[in-house]
Amino acid sequence: METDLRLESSLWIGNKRYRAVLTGWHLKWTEADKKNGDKKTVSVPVAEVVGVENGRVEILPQKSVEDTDKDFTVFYIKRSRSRSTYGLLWSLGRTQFSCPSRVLRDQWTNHLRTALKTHSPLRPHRLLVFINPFGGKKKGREIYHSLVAPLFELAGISSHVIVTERANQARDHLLKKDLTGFDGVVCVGGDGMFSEVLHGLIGRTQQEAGLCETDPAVTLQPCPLHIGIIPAGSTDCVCYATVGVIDPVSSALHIIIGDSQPLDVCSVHHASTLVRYSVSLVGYGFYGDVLAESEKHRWMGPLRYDYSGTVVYLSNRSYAGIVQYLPADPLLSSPKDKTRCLSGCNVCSRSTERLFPHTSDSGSLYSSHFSQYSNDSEGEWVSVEGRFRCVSITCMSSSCARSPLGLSPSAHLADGTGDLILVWDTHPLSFLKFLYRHTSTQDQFDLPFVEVHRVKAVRFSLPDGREEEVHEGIGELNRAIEEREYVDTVSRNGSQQQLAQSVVERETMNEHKTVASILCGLCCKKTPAVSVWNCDGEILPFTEIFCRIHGQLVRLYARGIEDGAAMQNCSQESDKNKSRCITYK
Ligand SMILES: Nc1ncnc2c1ncn2[C@@H]1O[C@H](COP(=O)(O)OP(=O)(O)OP(=O)(O)O)[C@@H](O)[C@H]1O
Ligand SMILES: CCCCCCCCCCCCC/C=C/[C@@H](O)[C@H](CO)NC(C)=O
Ligand SMILES: [Ca+2]
Repeated sequence: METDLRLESSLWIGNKRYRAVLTGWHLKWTEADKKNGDKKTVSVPVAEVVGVENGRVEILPQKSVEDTDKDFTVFYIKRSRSRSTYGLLWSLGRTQFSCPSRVLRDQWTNHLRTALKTHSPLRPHRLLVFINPFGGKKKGREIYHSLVAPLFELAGISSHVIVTERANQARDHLLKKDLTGFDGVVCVGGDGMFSEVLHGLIGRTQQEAGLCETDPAVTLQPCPLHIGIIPAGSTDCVCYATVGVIDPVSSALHIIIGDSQPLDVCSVHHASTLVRYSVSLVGYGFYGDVLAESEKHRWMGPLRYDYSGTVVYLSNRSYAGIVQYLPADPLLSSPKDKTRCLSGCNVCSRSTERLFPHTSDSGSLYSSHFSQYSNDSEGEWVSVEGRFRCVSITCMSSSCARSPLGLSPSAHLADGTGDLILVWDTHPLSFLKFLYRHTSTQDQFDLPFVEVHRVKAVRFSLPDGREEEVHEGIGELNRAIEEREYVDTVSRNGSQQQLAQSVVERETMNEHKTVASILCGLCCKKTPAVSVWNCDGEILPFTEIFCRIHGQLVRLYARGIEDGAAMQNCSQESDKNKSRCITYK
């Protein structure tokens, strides 16, 4: 009961006296010795209190404790506008209070800790953390240990940390090892690392539910464990689109307070084989070619995408294809309705009732996952054929540093649909205009050669069924890339002699031949017959695919992009004493 937790007293901050009040939901403190009009009140939701420590304590950049028996320190979420993104930066606010007695100090710390337990039941207590030491600028370990671990310790979260030694180690661990006792999984890396955790958790959940992922029509079981992302990659698109900023401290704080953001997932099948899952981009043509080209320049780090984008753009390619799609209900929303999917999004929350109509708590993860297709007619498939610059399917906006509003600015994180973007073959300068509009707020869909549709499923095929011709080549490409990973692994784990041998054997014999022969169009300006699919930064081994959106299949420790503009309204006149009230939502 809220009244049981109420506590009120005078407290000092420095040499100033404040009137402090703890209700079940808020901790407030107001300057005591000022006229009403000038009083400043700070109000912090209990749900956004990160921790309470005895004494005068600092946490970042290093922990320091001045252990006194009449002082205590409250740590909480502090918001600020980010100069470069639409979202709000979260940082660790800290206020050191002094009490007239140790008894009162202990009363405050005990009441606050009890309120935290009562009003934040979804907070994680034990996390499984995977760090990719090679993603992005290779700073994953440093980021985690210097910025994130101290916050987890402050919040009383215990972590089991695994620094990966090879690609797919995180995925394999989640598919096979005992996950008992973990409340969530955290990946320190970029979109590829998130994708590993996504595949591991979805696969494990379906295994345990006795469901067959290879069936394109299967209704998948939502994953019970939340996923947290600490951004340490190159694109970090998933983090950007679900938190709004690329900032390890902000992401760590969303994890600590147990935020929960459902996320749509796109399954990709070829024939009756599950190829991959995607939450961001399944892209053919330009985005696929950019990824394929960038694989040869990993040593460039994040810059590899800028360089490869230029190379691919100048190669001026388009590809023939047949695109079939199943439109979503146009009455619910549209990719051109100018809505933005922000924290507390109405479109997504209304979708929860539609996606999970038989659950008492519509957000409950443990409900039986109701088929998203059994209670609505499938609808009519639409088919188009022609030459495309790019074909993209995205479950979300796919906003990122390069494209702040994203591939589809009005796409929604958790509405059970994806957006299909068709860019028909066009003059190079028109295509450049399309690309450039991604970097600004201009509407990239307001061009005659661009179509966008909100869909539930998409099928892509080649005219006159040339799948087999290219399948062999793409498979060789992937073997070359995997062998590249082999070379990387040997270079880390093997002897110099092994490395020299593996480099000679592979670089000259396989890679140059295979990559060049498959992607000759990228190097020699000839147009290859087909592109490759970019699936959240991984190249798919097939060209003809079937994509299907599974609504709210996973949950992230996030709350969507907080609207920075709303923050200006957070300091408001309070009703009673007309003092300035700074309320953190
Ligand atoms: N120890 C490791 N050695 C080699 N590769 C790894 C290791 N751990 C993970 N990987 C692989 O590295 C790939 C890239 O990692 P990650 O996505 O974190 O960085 P990135 O590609 O720079 O970022 P982004 O995907 O956001 O552009 C992932 O696909 C992952 O499977
Ligand atoms: C002349 C200016 C041209 C600017 C071109 C801007 C287009 C940027 C579009 C970026 C889309 C990124 C979508 C996200 C994809 C991720 O899933 C994937 C993995 O991180 N990243 C990439 C680069 O494929
Ligand atoms: Ca969606």
